[in-house]
Amino acid sequence: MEFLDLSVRDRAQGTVCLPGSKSISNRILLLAALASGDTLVRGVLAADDTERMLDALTTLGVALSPQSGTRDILIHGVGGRFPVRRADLFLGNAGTAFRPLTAALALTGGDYHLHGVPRMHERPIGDLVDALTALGARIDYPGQPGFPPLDIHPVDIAAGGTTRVNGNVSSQFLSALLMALPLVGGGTVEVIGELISRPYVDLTLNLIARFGVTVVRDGYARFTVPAGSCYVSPGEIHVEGDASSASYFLAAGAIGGGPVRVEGVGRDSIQGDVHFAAALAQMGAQIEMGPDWIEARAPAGGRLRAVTLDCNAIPDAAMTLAVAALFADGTTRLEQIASWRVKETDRIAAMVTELTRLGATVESGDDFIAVTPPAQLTPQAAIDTYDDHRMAMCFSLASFAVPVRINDPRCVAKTFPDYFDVFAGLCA
Ligand SMILES: O=C(O)C1=C[C@@H](OP(=O)(O)O)[C@@H](O)[C@H](O)C1
Ligand SMILES: C=C(OP(=O)(O)O)C(=O)O
Repeated sequence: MEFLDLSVRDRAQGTVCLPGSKSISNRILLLAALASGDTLVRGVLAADDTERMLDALTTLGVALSPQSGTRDILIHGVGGRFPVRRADLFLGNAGTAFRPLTAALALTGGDYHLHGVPRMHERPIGDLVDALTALGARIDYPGQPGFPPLDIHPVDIAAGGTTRVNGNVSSQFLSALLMALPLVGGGTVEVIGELISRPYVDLTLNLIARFGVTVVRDGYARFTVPAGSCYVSPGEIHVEGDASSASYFLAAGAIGGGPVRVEGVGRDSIQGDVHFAAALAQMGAQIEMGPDWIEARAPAGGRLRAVTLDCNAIPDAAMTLAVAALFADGTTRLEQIASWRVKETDRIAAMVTELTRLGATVESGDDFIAVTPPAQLTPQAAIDTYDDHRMAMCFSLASFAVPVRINDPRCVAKTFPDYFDVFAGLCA
């Protein structure tokens, strides 16, 4: 297996220009493709998850013109329906491609086969399929019921339908329904139970609005896309830097002295993971923020302190806190993270195994993890990454204490292909 050895670093300082947000890129690419008119999307993330979305849109007949020498793409919107009515789409392990495309294709008619990597076929999608079926969609499971792959069949959906969706497995199901409803002229979604990962639904609503659709809502319980809604290009739209990717560098600043500045997200960000900075501040880090930048330094007293935090709203950046906990005095307890179990890997199990390998004492349950650092981290540990980009990225932080080996480092390609180069540049 390929691996990357990181030697010990005693300092982190510098500025990082963040890659584009995965969540914003894939939403905008889909909305721009479905809108009427052309959209110039600026600063699109170049990574596996966005490649899967771009490949799928191309296969579905959307014309895309990458602007040479930039990360900008001109998208020629199809005005509500994909021209290609029969297709086989490989969507890798990109939840932000798989879930929204399932909803858009199931409601607009056509024969489509959607599949991904083996792990994608273990990630649940039954709640979304049930919600779409209630609206009149016809979707089969050629493999395991409730999981990809999916076969979508053509149907005619009446406008104005109402459906219900579970909120406690993934917010992406609700986001997918909200993005697809304007394609059938509107409708209503009711959320069953507590909705997790809420800032991602806010992100969806914000971006839908940029394409001309205003959703009427009752908190996080009921959402109505008004009759007659349809997507219209805003002309040009910019993708913010990725707030989840920012977390590794901010943590590096908090652990390795700093200052480390990330550019591309800040006070004006529409991403929930920007609140990772507040969590780091609770651990004692010194944080400064501008409209589109954040800077982190170590605590005035040197060491971070342990915290107990509800991480429901920042599920991705919370992984960074689990590793930052190795540098905090006391036991850090991260709660409300049950969704970790159905992401790129079972992230609770993976965290327990790998933090333990570094000498930490780790306790876990269905929806929490508690990390107590050892007096000295175990040097030369080889960290398994489980084909999970975030495992690879957050364990790079252990190198602020000991040399560490990251197995299969290329898994970062999902959202941040040159992560380790940027990390090395920062710490040099
Ligand atoms: O909608 C989105 O862009 C995302 C929602 C979150 O997933 P869940 O809603 O499954 O927690 C997050 O973990 C994922 O990386 C991106
Ligand atoms: C959970 C993640 O990805 P996905 O969009 O595939 O759900 C993630 O990036 O941490």
